[in-house]
Parts: sequence; C-alpha cells; structure tokens
Amino acid sequence: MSLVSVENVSVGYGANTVLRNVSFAVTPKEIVTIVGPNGSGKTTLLRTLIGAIRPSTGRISQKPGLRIGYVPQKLHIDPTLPITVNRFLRLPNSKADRKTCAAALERAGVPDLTNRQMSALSGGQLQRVLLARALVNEPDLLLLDEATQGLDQPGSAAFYRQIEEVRRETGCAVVMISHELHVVMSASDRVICLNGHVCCEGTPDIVSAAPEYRALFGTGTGGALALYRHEHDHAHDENCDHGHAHDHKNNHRQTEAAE
Ligand SMILES: Nc1ncnc2c1ncn2[C@@H]1O[C@H](COP(=O)(O)OP(=O)(O)OP(=O)(O)O)[C@@H](O)[C@H]1O
Repeated sequence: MSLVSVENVSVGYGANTVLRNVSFAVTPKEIVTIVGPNGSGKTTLLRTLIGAIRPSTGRISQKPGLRIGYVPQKLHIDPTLPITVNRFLRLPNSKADRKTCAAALERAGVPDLTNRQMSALSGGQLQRVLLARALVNEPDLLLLDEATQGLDQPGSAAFYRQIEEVRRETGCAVVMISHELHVVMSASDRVICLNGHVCCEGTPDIVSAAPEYRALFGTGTGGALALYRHEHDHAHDENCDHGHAHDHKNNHRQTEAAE
C-alpha cells in the first residue's frame, strides 16, 4: 500500500496554474527524486504533499496516521536570537525530550551539536540540524527540498549518504528535490521529471534515456550520468554509432544512456 498518493492534482496561484494533472504514489522505503527546471513546480508539489497548499482539483490520499518530516530549502534564523540546537529541535515538538532530540541528532550525523548556538553553525551543520528536526517524530516519509543548497560537492555528497543511512536504519521513504543530477542518479530508486506535469518517471536509467528528460536537461545530463556510471576511462569501438563524441579525456561529457 502506498504511503501517499497524488491523483490528477492541479495547483495554481491565482490564475497561474503551476501543476497540471499530476499523479504519482510513494511506497514504503523508496527514495524518489523530483527533478525539473526552475519554476517547474517542484517546491509547490512538496508543499501540496505536506498540506500547506490546497490543490484546485484532484486528490491526495495519505496512509492513516502517516508521519511526515519536512526539510525546507532554507531557513533564515535571526543571528541575534540566542537559541541552542536542543531548544530549536523542541520548538515544533514541545513533547520531545532531550533524549529523543539527541537520538535525532545522532541519526542526522551530528551528535555533538546539542548545546551549540544555532547562529554558530556552518551551512552543512545547519542542514543536518534541519534534518534532525524532521527526524524527531520518526517520520514514515521524509521530504527534502533541495536540502544541500549552498553546500560544496563533498558536503552535499555526505548529506545524501546520510539520507541513505537514515532510510536504511529507520525504513522511512524519502521524496527529495535535487539539482545535483549525478547524486540523484546514484541515490534514487525512482526519478520523477516534472515540468508543470509529470514528463516521465521511472528508474534513473529509464528517465535519463527518455526524450522528454533529454529535451529538458540536454547533454549536460548525459554528462552527469556518464560521471556516475564511468569512474574510469574506457575504450570504444571506433566504428560504433551510438551518437556521442569519443573524447576520452573529457569522459563525463559523453552521453552514454544509448549504449
Ligand atoms: N507563493 C506563490 N505565489 C505566487 N506564485 C508562486 C508562489 N510560489 C511559487 N510561485 C510560482 O509558481 C511557479 C513554480 O514555483 P516552484 O517554487 O514550485 O518551482 P520550483 O520547480 O520549485 O522552482 P526552483 O527550482 O526555482 O526552486 C513559479 O512560476 C513561481 O513563480
């Protein structure tokens, strides 16, 4: 049974329809990534899933008692506001005790931050604390909206490894928005390509080969994919005609999905 299912959902801001007839479902324990160009409605879709926006048409059904954890794109905290990490974690969860908060920090990979001031955290630490806050209620479904924005490449790779560990340990499903296509391709069970509607969806391999996805992301995506699939240089038959340049020095510019 799915945790959440979205059926023919349309969402608009005033007269501006942003999502049209979007349908998909999330099953327990899967990692689903939503990709799409800027303004394609990714954040709107997540906000609709958490109930912050009402769809104009269609239906969203949740498994009874579903617990959702949400990690926002960014959170501005007034640097003059003195608040510790532990206090911050308890703000929306006043019933959460110190032990629960400590366990959530541990799960988010930052067990030592409990007594630190929020304003003194680095970007990477803040994202981990936001993740911990989403984990306090032991969610069945974790939603992440470009949670690694502003992190450097090793920082965001480490963050996504943490997400995979959280999924392994807690069994929660994950729906995340990401622009980092190479990470997306390696970490997801399923990819949904959104551009106002669902252009295509499926395993990373299927989506990356779909013409709709290629049209949106062009050859840059082929590059990201090749980077994920090919960690070493490889030889090609000079006569093969699967449509990419044989430039071995610049391996990750190749488009390999046609192979
Ligand atoms: N609160 C709002 N009021 C009016 N229009 C909005 C609002 N939020 C988003 N929009 C519009 O809806 C469209 C989709 O926005 P959304 O933030 O969902 O896209 P996105 O795919 O998450 O974009 P990005 O990749 O840039 O974060 C955009 O055209 C945006 O201007």
